Amino acid sequence: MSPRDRRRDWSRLDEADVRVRPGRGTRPRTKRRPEHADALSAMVVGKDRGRWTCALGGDPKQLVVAMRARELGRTPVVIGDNVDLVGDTSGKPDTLARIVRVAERTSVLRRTADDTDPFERVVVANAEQLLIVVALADPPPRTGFIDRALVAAYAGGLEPVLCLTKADLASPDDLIAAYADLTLPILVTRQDREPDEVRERLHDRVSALVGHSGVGKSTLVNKLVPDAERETGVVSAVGKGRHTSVTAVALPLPDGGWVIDTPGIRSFGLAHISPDDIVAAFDEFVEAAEECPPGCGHLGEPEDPDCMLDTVVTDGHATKGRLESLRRLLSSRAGIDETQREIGSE
Ligand SMILES: Nc1nc2c(ncn2[C@@H]2O[C@H](COP(=O)(O)OP(=O)(O)OP(=O)(O)O)[C@@H](O)[C@H]2O)c(=O)[nH]1
Ligand SMILES: [Zn+2]
Repeated sequence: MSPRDRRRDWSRLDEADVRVRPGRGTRPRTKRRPEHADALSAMVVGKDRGRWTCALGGDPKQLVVAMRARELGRTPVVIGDNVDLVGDTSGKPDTLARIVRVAERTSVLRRTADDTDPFERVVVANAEQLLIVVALADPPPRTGFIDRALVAAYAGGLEPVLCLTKADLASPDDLIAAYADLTLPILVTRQDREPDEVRERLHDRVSALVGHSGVGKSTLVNKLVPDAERETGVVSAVGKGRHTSVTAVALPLPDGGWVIDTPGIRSFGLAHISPDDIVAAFDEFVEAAEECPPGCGHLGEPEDPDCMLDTVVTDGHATKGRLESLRRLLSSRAGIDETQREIGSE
């Protein structure tokens, strides 16, 4: 079963899928505690000041508000997490359930540390796709942002999808050409057309959306989720100060699936990603990378002159463009310190 199938199949969420992380100084509890035998599975769709909104069985109509059970220790609970709930799961006003378990994640999207929080944190769990929303103009596209988002997606286990907005203002051809070798889906949208291709892509799946302020993300989300009422046309959240923490929220698509809007992500947590984590998303290079010298960054000359990835191209198993694209992503990770500074000063 693929992780995607397994996660969709709520009834199979048994002990083997559940990892209970040990809190500080406690031993991992691997046995299902009998008093929680009646726990219900739910997906976390919202988070606000110590309260988590959860959709029972992934059903957007069965919402329950929950708090963390003490036994959860410090295990973080984020949007997209699959949790087990006990207590009052009726979902009636003023009732509160308790989250007693968090299932092992099939994917993670991290944001970088910032002034308000010195740690990289997972902000979205279990999303199948990352929709990277970039405007073709106003604001102009920045490949640095796209590349870092791609690295975060590949390393976090999300399938990246590039969504180019405002096609009425500029042609998408250059960007499509620049990313052709990555063979990722590229969708082009404009405000005066229905985003049918995007709808099709997101149908029945859990997708996280990222994008800089002003790219038209809210405009898109409002079309996809008519009840979402995401605020549009706001120049930027920066005006409210960098200390406004805006958390992610999962919105149900009318025909099934969820979009997770992530206003809080300004840049991606790439600090703990290794070159091999990125190469792992490029099947045809994985074997050759195992032959590389220890600690190889896979960048080729001059940084990694003994890198074996070039042999995949000379043997005809990958195109030169494909390797160049992979290496551009690898170097975007390598330059992380500088790019963080660039983003932080925006
Ligand atoms: N020309 C053109 N303008 C668009 C398009 N999509 C959105 N806009 C405009 O771009 C501006 C920003 O759109 P939003 O949807 O608010 O952008 P956002 O990415 O959600 O930005 P924040 O709200 O700051 O997070 C608004 O004035 C929109 O009307 C498009 O396809 N073409
Ligand atoms: Zn190498």
